[in-house]
Amino acid sequence: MSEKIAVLGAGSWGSILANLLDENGNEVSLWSYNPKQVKELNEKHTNTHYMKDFTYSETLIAYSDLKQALTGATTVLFVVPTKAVRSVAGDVKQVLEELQTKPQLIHASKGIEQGTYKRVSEILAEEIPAELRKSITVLSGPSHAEDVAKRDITLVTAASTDADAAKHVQQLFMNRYFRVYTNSDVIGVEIAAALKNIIALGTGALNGLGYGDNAKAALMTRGLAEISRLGASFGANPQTFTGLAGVGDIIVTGTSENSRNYRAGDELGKGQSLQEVIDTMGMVIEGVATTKAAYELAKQRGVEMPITGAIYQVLYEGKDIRTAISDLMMREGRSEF
Ligand SMILES: NC(=O)C1=CN([C@@H]2O[C@H](COP(=O)(O)OP(=O)(O)OC[C@H]3O[C@@H](n4cnc5c(N)ncnc54)[C@H](OP(=O)(O)O)[C@@H]3O)[C@@H](O)[C@H]2O)C=CC1
Ligand SMILES: O=C(CO)COP(=O)(O)O
Repeated sequence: MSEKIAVLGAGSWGSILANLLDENGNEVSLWSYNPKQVKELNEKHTNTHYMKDFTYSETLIAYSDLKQALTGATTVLFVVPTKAVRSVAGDVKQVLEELQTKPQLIHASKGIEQGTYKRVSEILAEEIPAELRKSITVLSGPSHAEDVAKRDITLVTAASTDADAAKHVQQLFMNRYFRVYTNSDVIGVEIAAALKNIIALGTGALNGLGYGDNAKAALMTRGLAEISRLGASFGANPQTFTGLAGVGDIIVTGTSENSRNYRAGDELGKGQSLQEVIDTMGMVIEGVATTKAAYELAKQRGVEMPITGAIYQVLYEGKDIRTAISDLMMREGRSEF
């Protein structure tokens, strides 16, 4: 199967997914709003700021013009940070109206929108009306761009309410090192994907403070418990949280130096301020915004999320991390399930 695919967002994940789709025999256009980055990708086949020591396929073409990137595309993959999804989708809508095409949409972003608490597929559905697109599928799971760049084994899930669309996305991405499952639980996959970044900030902070494996395993397990509670309040399938988008992504993000969220937490634990961490990362740390959205959402829905609450207090209210940990530990004893 070969298609014309437009990938929107040329950061670490968008550029590596674009390269994988090119490697799978598709005609891929990679869009970035940064003309300097587009020039580097087309002339040197590198993307140094986001993916050091990686050479991209020479057949992968980058564009800074959205219309050029979208022309002829039967699939559009969004991989911009969550805070940029609505504006990019709005621009895509205008171009699709001009082009009179109706592509399927995929997204691989992990976050919840500030203020609206919308999942990324909801934002896409709002901004790009049904008459301008086909299905929407979410691609998610434990997948650091750095490992995929090395063609290391990676398993992810493609979630859509349209079973044929999920199968189609599975076929587009699958290869000898990238295995894709299908899933019908879009809500669960998106909630798990977004909220694991909060937990990775937490395990990173534990690391920075010198805590050991027990503490990190505890945080990941109880973190997943509260993520599942929020998911259940939206009707998510509980099994999703035991799968690739749930346990899988908590493990990969909550234990790895490749994770920007884990690294950010680590620096916070070592005493840097949040602003210093954001300024030095140079890439998106989705968990920072998602902590605020999830904290407010949990309050709105009456879902108990003590870890998210503690991380919110550290990030947004200046609470000392050690005090936040101690307060969590000294909560009244309770039954695990
Ligand atoms: N990296 C990974 O391994 C994985 C990432 N993800 C998810 O993918 C999404 C993208 O992450 P990732 O590629 O890592 O992020 P990066 O920070 O590496 O790259 C994001 C890209 O989007 C660009 N961008 C930022 N704002 C806008 C905007 N308003 N309009 C258009 N482009 C914009 C950035 O440009 P600039 O920097 O110049 O602002 C940059 O090129 C996130 O939601 C992340 O959680 C999911 C799985 C794995
Ligand atoms: O989602 C990811 C891996 O699955 C990447 O996580 P970070 O955004 O923390 O790097």
